[in-house]
Amino acid sequence: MAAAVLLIAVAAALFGSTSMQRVVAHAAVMLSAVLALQLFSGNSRIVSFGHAAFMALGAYTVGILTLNAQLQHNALPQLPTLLADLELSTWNALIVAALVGAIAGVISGATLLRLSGSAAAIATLAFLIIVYTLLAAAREITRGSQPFYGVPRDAGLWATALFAMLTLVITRTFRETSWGLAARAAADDEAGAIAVGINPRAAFFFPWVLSATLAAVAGGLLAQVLGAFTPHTFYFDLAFTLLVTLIVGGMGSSLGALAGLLATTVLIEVMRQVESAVSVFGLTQSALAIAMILVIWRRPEGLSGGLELNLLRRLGKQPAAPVVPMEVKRANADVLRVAAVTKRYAGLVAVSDVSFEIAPDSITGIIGPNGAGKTTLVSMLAGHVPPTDGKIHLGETAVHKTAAHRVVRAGLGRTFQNIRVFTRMTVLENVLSAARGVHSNVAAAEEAARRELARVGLLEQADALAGSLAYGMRRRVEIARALACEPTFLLLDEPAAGLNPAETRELMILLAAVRKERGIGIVLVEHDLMFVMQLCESILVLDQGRLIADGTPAEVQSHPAVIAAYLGSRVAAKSLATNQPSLNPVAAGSN
Ligand SMILES: Nc1ncnc2c1ncn2[C@@H]1O[C@H](COP(=O)(O)OP(=O)(O)OP(=O)(O)O)[C@@H](O)[C@H]1O
Repeated sequence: MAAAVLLIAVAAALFGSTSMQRVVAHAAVMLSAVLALQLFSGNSRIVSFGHAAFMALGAYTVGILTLNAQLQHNALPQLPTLLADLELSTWNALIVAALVGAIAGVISGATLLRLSGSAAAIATLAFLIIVYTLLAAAREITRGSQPFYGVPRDAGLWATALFAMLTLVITRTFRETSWGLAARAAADDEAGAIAVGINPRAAFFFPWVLSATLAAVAGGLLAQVLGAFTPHTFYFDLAFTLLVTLIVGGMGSSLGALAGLLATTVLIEVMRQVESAVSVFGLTQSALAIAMILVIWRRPEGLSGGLELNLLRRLGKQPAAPVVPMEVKRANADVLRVAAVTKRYAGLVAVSDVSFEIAPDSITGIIGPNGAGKTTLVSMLAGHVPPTDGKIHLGETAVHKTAAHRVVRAGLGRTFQNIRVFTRMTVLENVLSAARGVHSNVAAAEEAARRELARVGLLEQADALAGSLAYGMRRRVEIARALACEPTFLLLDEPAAGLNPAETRELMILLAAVRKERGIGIVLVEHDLMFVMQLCESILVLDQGRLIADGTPAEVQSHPAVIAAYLGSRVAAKSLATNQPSLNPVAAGSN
């Protein structure tokens, strides 16, 4: 695609008229602006109306800084002395525009990105309105609603085409950097992202600032292509056109920006002809709106269908070297200590005064009837739910006081009762999003991710979208992702739920092997008592939030309080009574 942009620019330079060259330069600027928008919205899945505002800031910055001194005295007689008579070169003015965009991105991002989803999208609209109002009000600097004219048209075809190519390379590369992976993971599943150590708000901040910077430069170039503009040039119509272009082309890929630009340019031109022929105005924006609705309805991934450019080495597309599962021996002395932990929800006590210790390199089961507080307890161990009272320590780390996304770095990896893989990312990217938090070296992170996939038997599926996998495989992706965090303890919430007996058996062997190879402690919540009794060395039993038993499978099975708690479920009580700890694959040394 970069070559296509270059080819069009060369053809226009060699054979095109001046007006044709301006059309191509304008298209190149629009492509840069849509790509800048794609960098943020495509990765964060937050629709932004604010990028037109960054373009406006860039346009006025370049306009003011490059204006001829004489013209400036006439058009802007009240310009503050700080800005008067500056007359910078185009390149220097564009650098200042980039800085202005970055600063505006930092300031707006610090507030806007405290919100998420549609609330954040609405906040970007408010940002656009604020910037428009300020530009229209600052008459001394911008000429208010009057046209800002006389901007030298120095940045022509080459500058705009080069910037479009640069933006394309940045946008395409970004999605595979650790920032890109973090933003896409947080957009896909916030809790899943936190579980691999990603702070969702921070994950969106960098793409916002980077895309604001690029959009401001695109605005500066547009100022030079147009020569004259008003705040209205960068208002709703532009924000709407940028969004429609991206949505029609496909938000998830850089190719979508080009496909969208081609489609909307053709549509706009056709509708303009129709408008002037029938003398009915407003048809263009209506046609764009209808095109957007049709795409959202019939083809949510846009015209590009989510396909990405093969501009650079694609993750997972390289010939996969055979990965030998690495035997990693860990000697970790961190003990997981839970002291008098309670969780209350508005009058309901989900977990009540629970205390226990779990040794590293052990497999512990947490069982109990429905609503006993098992998931709440695991969520507190993982730092996702703060306890109302009590303390949780992993070694020296006070888990109860640590932000959830930092708990994983302390050594507590987790999976969820309702699987939380990143469905729009590939299987490899899912695991890589965790591995990049551990390995700063890209190659080492990818090797670690592939090793974990080999460990759970999913290397063949590395390039498949996680959302396309069967249920049992998704569970294994989640386990590989948690393992890639290199935890001291792996917390698994109902890992066998929804699996068939063969898959359950495989999972049991996998967990036993992981513990044996790496010395990772495993804590699992499970309703399948056969699974728990066979796999675990010690078992905690919860009932109505209280810890009613703590011991070996044999001890727990014969504990009167446990039998009483399970009497409500005849099947569970029978299962509890008949399971044989001797079937334990750990004890048998199976792997
Ligand atoms: N976020 C929440 N807000 C309010 N109540 C909650 C919340 N999470 C859990 N609870 C309540 O806390 C109690 C314990 O729930 P929890 O999910 O921890 O039990 P569980 O043992 O994991 O149940 P199950 O085996 O059915 O998954 C339940 O009564 C539940 O309704």
